[in-house]
Amino acid sequence: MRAVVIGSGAWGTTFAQVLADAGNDVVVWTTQEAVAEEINTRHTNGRHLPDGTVLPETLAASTDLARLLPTAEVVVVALPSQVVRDVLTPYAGLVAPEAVVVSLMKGVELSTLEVMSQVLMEIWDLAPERMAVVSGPNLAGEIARREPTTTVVACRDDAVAHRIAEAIATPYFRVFTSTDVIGLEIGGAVKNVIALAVGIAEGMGYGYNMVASIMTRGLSEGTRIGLAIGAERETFLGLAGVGDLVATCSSPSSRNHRLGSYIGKGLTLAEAVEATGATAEGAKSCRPILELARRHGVKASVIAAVVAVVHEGRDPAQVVRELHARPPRAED
Ligand SMILES: NC(=O)c1ccc[n+]([C@@H]2O[C@H](COP(=O)([O-])OP(=O)(O)OC[C@H]3O[C@@H](n4cnc5c(N)ncnc54)[C@H](O)[C@@H]3O)[C@@H](O)[C@H]2O)c1
Ligand SMILES: O=P(O)(O)OC[C@H](O)CO
Repeated sequence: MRAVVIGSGAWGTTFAQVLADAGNDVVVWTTQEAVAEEINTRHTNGRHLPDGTVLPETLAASTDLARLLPTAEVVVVALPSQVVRDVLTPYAGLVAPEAVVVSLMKGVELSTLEVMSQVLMEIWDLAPERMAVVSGPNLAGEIARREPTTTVVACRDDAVAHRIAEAIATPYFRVFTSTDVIGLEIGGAVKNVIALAVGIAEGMGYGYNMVASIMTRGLSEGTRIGLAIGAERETFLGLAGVGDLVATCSSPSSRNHRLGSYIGKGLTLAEAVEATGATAEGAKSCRPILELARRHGVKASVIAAVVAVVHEGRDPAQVVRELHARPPRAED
């Protein structure tokens, strides 16, 4: 298939490699001439991929999205969630009518509380049958090194999910399918917030009991938010739920996990963002996710604690004391 990948960061470039390795004709769109030249001539992306990553020679890069879009059969989007609407609205009308759009993003829009499939369907006037999402335990660095990985592709139309799954399958990338688009997206967005919480706890010096408690309660919160907006429970027990939560909360290479640990060690949010140096969606998405929970009457104490520490300047030790001082209740 002819594919364009919008975004030349860690995941966009790595996913482009997967597409190229799977035999597709792929171009990565970047706004940076130097990055396009590096990918086209040296077959590397030194700013975002691990040392030694050599991209397929068939993988091209370009700064001209308006030229690429009309002929692309698959349009993959891998930008920071908060910029998607502004960056991509001007391209409405250029996506081919039969093209499938695939979101790789794990964030919730601050201004609308929408997940990225909703934003893309809105700005590009797409039917749900043309909108797919990919999510799972997918740390880009490991996939760039072509280490065995599993993922899930979801689309309302099961046949389209299968078509995309076949197009991205490689010997190191095993793909499952789903029709639970919103479940995949909420699973991915909430796990970023939970990884922040785990990082904060680790940065404060807490151990495995605390980490396991945050992950488990966080999974419960994400599941209940998802169920409230139409997701399926099974999704949260699968690769895009527990799978991604475990990968992100365990790996020191997760940007959300790292950002959290800097904050737990006492850095301000601005300092932690600077030290992380790449997109950590949870930092911005925690507030719209908490708002989503509140609107649907879902209790989300871990997510609220992250918002309090990250955005309201609360002392994390005091926030933990308050969480633990609450009366016992039934586990949900
Ligand atoms: N990195 C991973 O391991 C991974 C895995 C799965 C999902 N994701 C998700 O994929 C999405 C993208 O993450 P990433 O890892 O590629 O991020 P990144 O920080 O590595 O790269 C972001 C890219 O977006 C570009 N960009 C930023 N603002 C832009 C703008 N206004 N216009 C055009 N380009 C702009 C940057 O130049 C950069 O190339 C996020 O939602 C993330 O949660 C990441
Ligand atoms: O590095 P992070 O924290 O953005 O996590 C990357 C992926 O979402 C893991 O699946």
